[in-house]
Amino acid sequence: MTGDGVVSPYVGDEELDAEASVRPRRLAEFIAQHRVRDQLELLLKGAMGRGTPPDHILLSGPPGLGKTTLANIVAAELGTGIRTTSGPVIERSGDLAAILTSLGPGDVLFIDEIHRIAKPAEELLYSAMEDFRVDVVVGKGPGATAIPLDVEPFTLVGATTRAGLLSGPMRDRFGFVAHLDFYSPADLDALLHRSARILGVPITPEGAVEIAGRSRGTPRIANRLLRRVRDYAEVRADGVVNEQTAQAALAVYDVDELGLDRLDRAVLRALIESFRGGPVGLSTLAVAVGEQADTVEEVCEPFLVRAGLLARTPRGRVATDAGWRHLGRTPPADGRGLVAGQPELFARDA
Ligand SMILES: Nc1ncnc2c1ncn2[C@@H]1O[C@H](COP(=O)(O)OP(=O)(O)OP(=O)(O)O)[C@@H](O)[C@H]1O
Repeated sequence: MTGDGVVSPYVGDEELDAEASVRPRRLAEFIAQHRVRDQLELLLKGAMGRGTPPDHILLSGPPGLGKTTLANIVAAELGTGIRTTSGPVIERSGDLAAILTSLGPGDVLFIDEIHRIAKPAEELLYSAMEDFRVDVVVGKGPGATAIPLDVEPFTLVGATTRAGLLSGPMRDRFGFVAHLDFYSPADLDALLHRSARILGVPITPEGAVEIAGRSRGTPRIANRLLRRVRDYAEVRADGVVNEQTAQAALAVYDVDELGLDRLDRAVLRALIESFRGGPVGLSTLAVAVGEQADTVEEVCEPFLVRAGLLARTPRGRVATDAGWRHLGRTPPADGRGLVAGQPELFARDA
């Protein structure tokens, strides 16, 4: 489930190059996430001072917040090579053994979506992470033999959007665990000015504020919206990203002032207009907007919940007071329009 809208946090193949051009290469260029940055700096400098690879690093957090960027930064700061792979790609433990035994001394191995690695490969990874050796099993049944192979000391950087799905033994083998949070509008504002500078796009402070507020706390979305506004500014205006061009461009893409797109608003509207604010079950809501239930659940809901417009309760989805107001409606006085953060208000009656 990926979602392909202009405010999707997932990356499309066709935009990888566009992303690469603005991707920070060093820790000093990485905007915000100050706590994680400080911790990483200490970890890397300490290890470099001792001349040993740093502890294995686990980065968790929603898509588009900078996990891949940080993994590459770790290698750049250490001055080592990096091998990149992802959990779903490693189907057999032999695949992983081949990668591990080809690493150079001190290299970084980046495994994206590490929670999706197959179990046998995960077990092989344990001994590689702990002892820098792997046992490769040759043959089957009683005649099978394990051949121990040495692995150069390396640093594993694992990234996951679902830290809760990692097994305990796996998590315990990471000496450094960092969680990336959504970015504040002020952080995204700084990020947009940096990206605009790199892309050579003139941007006004008001233009950056306008885009930052609609970027759902996510750098990937901020950079994508900047590219869309740049197109608009170049084609229909004087090439400057300002308040007017940002508003007009994002109206073309149906991204409203909170960053909701057409589907997000359709879900909220159905909830309020067809089901009087809920509670309503996910599948009923999905049918009402003509979408798959998992698209509604995985693409729309997380942001609607985070924005305080929708709440999940044991009895179904409900619109909050803020949700009603966002659509220009007055929340019902009987408590039907749930106040964000107080689900118990709604639990009593529907
Ligand atoms: N702190 C940051 N400062 C500047 N740019 C950033 C920052 N974090 C992310 N970006 C930009 O956002 C884009 C997405 O980041 P990245 O690919 O690292 O996200 P991710 O968390 O690995 O997402 P996914 O798991 O979906 O790949 C990158 O192209 C990068 O330019």
